[in-house]
Amino acid sequence: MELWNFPACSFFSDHHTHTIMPSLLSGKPSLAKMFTETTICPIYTLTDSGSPLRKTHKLNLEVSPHRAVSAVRLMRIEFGGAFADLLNEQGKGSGDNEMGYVERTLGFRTRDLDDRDLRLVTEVVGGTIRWRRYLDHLILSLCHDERTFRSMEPLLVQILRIGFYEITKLDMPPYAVVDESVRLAKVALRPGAGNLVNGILRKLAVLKESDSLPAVEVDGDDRQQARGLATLYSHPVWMVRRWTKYFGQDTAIKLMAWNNSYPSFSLRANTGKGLTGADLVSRLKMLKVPHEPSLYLDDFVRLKTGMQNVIQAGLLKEGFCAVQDESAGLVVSIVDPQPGENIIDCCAAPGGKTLFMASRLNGQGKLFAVDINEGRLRILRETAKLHQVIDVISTVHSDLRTFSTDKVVEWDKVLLDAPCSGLGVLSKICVGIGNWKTWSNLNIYRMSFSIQLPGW
Ligand SMILES: C[S@@+](CC[C@H](N)C(=O)[O-])C[C@H]1O[C@@H](n2cnc3c(N)ncnc32)[C@H](O)[C@@H]1O
Repeated sequence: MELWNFPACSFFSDHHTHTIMPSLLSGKPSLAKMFTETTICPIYTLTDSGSPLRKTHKLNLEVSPHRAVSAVRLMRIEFGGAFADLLNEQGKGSGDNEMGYVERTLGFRTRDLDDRDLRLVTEVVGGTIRWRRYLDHLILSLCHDERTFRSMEPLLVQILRIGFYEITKLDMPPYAVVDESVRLAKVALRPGAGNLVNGILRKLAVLKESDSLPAVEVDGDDRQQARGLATLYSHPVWMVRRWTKYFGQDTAIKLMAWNNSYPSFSLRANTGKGLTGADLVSRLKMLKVPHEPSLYLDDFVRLKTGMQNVIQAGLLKEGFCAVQDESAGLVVSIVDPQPGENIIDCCAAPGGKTLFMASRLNGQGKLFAVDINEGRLRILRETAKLHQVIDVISTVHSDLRTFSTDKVVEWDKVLLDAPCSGLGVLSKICVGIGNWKTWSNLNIYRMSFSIQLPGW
C-alpha cells in the first residue's frame, strides 16, 4: 500500500489501475462517510511504480452542470459549515475548481460551467437555502409519509429541494426540471432515487399547473400562527414570534418578504484613487451593466444584476470601486471626515467605512482603525493598499474595552460600529436566516453595550 496526496484529498492505493475512494472534505470524517456510502468513485490510473500517470475523469455530459454544482455546494453548506456567499465568491471564474468538488463528491464531472451556469448556481443555491423551510414543507406534503422524507439520503434531499425551488420560485419549465433532476439522482445515487424524484416532482408539476400547491395553515393560537408564518416565509419560528410581538403581524410579514426579496447592491467609486462616480458609470456602461445613481450619495450607483460582470472585469480587484451599501455610506456622510482630522474607527474591520472615510481625507489626517480581530484587520490593510489610502490609516489590534482605558489618542471624531444582530442585512446573506441563533445575538448586543468609547 502506498499513500499519495492529491489537492484537497488523499487516496490510498496499491499499484496498477484502481478505483480509489476519495476522502471528501478533509477533516470531516463523518461527512466523508456519508458521501462515500452513497456515491460512485472516480478512477485514477497509476504507473507500475505507483506514481500517477493520468487521471481519467468520469465525464457525464447528460447531467446539467449547474444542478450538479448546486447540489454539491448545498451539501458543503449544510454539512461542511461552508458559507454560501463565500462559495459564490470563490466559485466565480473558477469552474474547474467547482468541478473538482463535484467529482470528489459525486464521482463524475460534467461539462465545464459557463457564465450563465455560474449565475444560475448562485441563484439556485441562495434561493434553496433561503426557502428551505417552505420547500421541505412542500416535499414532505408530497411524500407518502414523514418517514420517507426523513430517511432520504442527504444528497437526494438537496436534489429535490433544488427541483422544488426551480419549479415553484423560479418558474422554470417543470418537465425540464423533472427530467434533469431525475438524471442527476440516477447517476449520482441510484436508479431508485431517480424514480422517487420523478414521482415527487411530477406531482409537484401537476399541482403547480393547477395552482394548487399544498397550503400552509396560518391559524390557531399565537404560537401556531407563528409556526405557519415561519413555514410560509421560511424564517425561524423565534424570529417570527419576536417580530410579531414587537411590530405586529403585518410588519413582521413585510420584514420577512423583504428578506426574501432579491437583494440589490451598490458600488462606491474609489475617490481615494482620484476616481469619480462618473468614471464608474462610464465603466459600467462599457460593461453593459444596468445601473442607476444612488438617490442619496454622489459616488454610489445601484445594481440589481451584473455583479458577476463587475467582478470578472476586475473592477473590485483593481480598487476601482468597492461594494458598499448606501446605508454604510450614509453613516460616513454623517461623520463627514474632513482633511486634517484625526478619526478613530472603533470596531473597524473589515473596513468598508474606514476606507470610505480615508478616501475623504485627501491624504491629510489620520484614521485609527481599531478591531479585536487580527485577521479582519489584515484584510482591511490589504484593501487599503489596493485603494491607495493606506497612508492615512493606522490599524490597531486591540479589544476596545481595554484600549479605551490604556491608550490616550487625540481625536476629532469617533465612529463606533459595534457588532449588532445583523438582522438588517439578512436579504444579502441568505445562509444567515436559518442559522440565526437567539442567544448568540443577545450576547452580541450585551457585548456592544459594554464597549466604551476611548476617553469617555
Ligand atoms: C459590524 S463589524 C464592523 C464593520 C466595519 N465597521 C465596516 O464598516 O466594515 C463589528 C466589528 O467589531 C469587532 N469587535 C467586536 N468586539 C470588539 C471589541 N471588543 N473591540 C474591538 N473590536 C471588536 C469585530 O471583530 C468586527 O470586526
